[in-house]
Amino acid sequence: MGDEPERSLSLRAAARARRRSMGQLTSLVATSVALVWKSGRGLFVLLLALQLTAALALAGQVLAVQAVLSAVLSEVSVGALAPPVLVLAGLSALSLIATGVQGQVQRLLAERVTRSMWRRALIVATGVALRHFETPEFYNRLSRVQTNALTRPYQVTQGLMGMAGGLAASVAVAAALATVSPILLPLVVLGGVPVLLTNRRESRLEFDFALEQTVTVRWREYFTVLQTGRDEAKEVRAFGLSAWLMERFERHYDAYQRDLVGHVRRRTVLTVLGQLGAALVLLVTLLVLVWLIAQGRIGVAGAGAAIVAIRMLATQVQSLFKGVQVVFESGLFLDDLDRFLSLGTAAAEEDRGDEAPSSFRRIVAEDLHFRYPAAETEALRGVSVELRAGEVVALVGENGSGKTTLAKLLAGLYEPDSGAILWDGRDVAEFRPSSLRQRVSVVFQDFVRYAFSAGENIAIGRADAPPDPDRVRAAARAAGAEETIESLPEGFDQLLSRLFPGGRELSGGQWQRLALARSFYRDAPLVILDEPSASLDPRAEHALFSSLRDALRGRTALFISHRFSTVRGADRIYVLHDGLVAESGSHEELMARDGRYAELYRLQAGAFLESGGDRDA
Ligand SMILES: Nc1ncnc2c1ncn2[C@@H]1O[C@H](COP(=O)(O)OP(=O)(O)OP(=O)(O)O)[C@@H](O)[C@H]1O
Repeated sequence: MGDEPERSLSLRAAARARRRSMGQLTSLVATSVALVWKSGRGLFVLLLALQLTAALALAGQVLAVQAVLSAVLSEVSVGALAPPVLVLAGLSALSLIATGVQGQVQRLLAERVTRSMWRRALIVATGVALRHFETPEFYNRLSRVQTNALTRPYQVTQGLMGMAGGLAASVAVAAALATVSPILLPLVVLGGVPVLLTNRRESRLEFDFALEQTVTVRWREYFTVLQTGRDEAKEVRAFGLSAWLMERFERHYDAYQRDLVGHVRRRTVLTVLGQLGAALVLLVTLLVLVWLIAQGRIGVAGAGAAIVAIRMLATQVQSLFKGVQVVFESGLFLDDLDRFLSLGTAAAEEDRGDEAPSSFRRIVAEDLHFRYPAAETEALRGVSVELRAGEVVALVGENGSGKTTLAKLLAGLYEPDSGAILWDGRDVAEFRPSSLRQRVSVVFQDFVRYAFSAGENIAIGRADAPPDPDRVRAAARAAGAEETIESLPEGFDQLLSRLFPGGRELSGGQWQRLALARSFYRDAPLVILDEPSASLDPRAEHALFSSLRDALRGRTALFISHRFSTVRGADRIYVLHDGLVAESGSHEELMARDGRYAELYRLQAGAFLESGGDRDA
């Protein structure tokens, strides 16, 4: 499955990440606090107030216990016992209520933090250069971010609150304990240290485990998508893939669970060690307390209150250190997220340059070379083409000859490794990439079928402007989609998807017309159509190409097609072969040349003739 190099890369990255993370923890904690604060100031303050209330109520309970015990021991009347008992009950209720409300407030705050994290991650995911989507490393990070952007900010919130609450309660209870017996204080605080040490180690184990498992988890997720996806459902049934896919799914899950057992075992050992250490210190503290009682240095009431305080403090100190652990652990993941988000910053920095002009007279691509990231060979090995304003130019060639790659370069989605694309003599590298992409309208072979209304499916061709219903209709007409849309129960407002209630589905060809309408609506001077008629019936295809120049209204079109009957009408045809332009010219010129084009043309025409089809072709 090719996991091994990937795995060792992740491990090396993990080691690097760990070194960086240790140094950056403080700043990550500061970032987390700022994030939570920005996401919901009111809720943040409310939470802190609740923590403080709970902490003070706890400390009050220590003093109340002492008062109750003193009252009991001095054998006062039942009436005199009532006030401290009532205070104790009231404080206990107050701390429980404050803790209970905290849980709900935390949930609201965590959701806000999650939302703002998602927002940032999605901006990056839609903004980074397309080349990132060619590498597994990018998907690994994206996968971790998707998982952790959802859970970690919540945990940071909890961790911070745990720390704040633990700290406030520890200080308050410690102050109360100090009034009873100051000697015990350092011992109780010492009790938290073993847990602090083991917690830090556990955090690192958790992060390393997540890093190591990324690829396994992604494989597992891929198999769930195959088994639950709507598009895949047909083939899964038609080929009877259910058992086969399940077996693969189980295999990845087995691997994960095997590793998880080892990981959980290591974490459990650490937890037990930490707790044993804490219990040992607690034992010493209690022995010291017994010694203090034996020495007569502390009264019975004071001893009772001290026992309550020691128990409370031990819990609070642990909660404080647990909070530190959660923030530390999340910090490692947030560091990961941080590096993902920095891709967005880099993308924003890359998007600089002059505005691309709104029209051109001539686009010339000169000697373009391009290799996909991680590919061994070049997809384009020195391609030169020319597009003049208002022309319809065709790209033909065998599968894998480089047509779509050339289209992607001309659309500004990738940059050539060498060579240049010139708009009226100016290298497009000078233009702001996003402004160049605005000047190009592309319909890909595998265009997206958006689960939006028919009108929105067209109008998002220019998502930066409010939709213009007249232009949407005109684009639909030009693409031959108007009639289909009109026949839908809700016309242009019809939701197109069976995924949501009230949606309708279209046929492949009908979807293709909608995608074409989207590209016409975009109103860019260059329109690139990658096999625009692959799903169209012969009548629709004929109608499209005979009205293409009208639909383009003076714009330039570059289209890719394997159907020579549509290609022959182009002003110029480029024949690509193995990443190079093998021939170019008009249909007549290429036929006269009797080269590769003529051969492919005759092959297709011959197939028709043999089957008694179009003799003119
Ligand atoms: N994302 C990618 N990563 C790596 N290599 C790729 C990628 N996409 C395409 N290639 C390779 O680049 C070469 C050109 O592919 P391209 O898609 O441009 O061909 P095409 O002429 O459009 O083919 P088709 O007629 O099948 O659509 C092929 O060898 C292909 O394997």
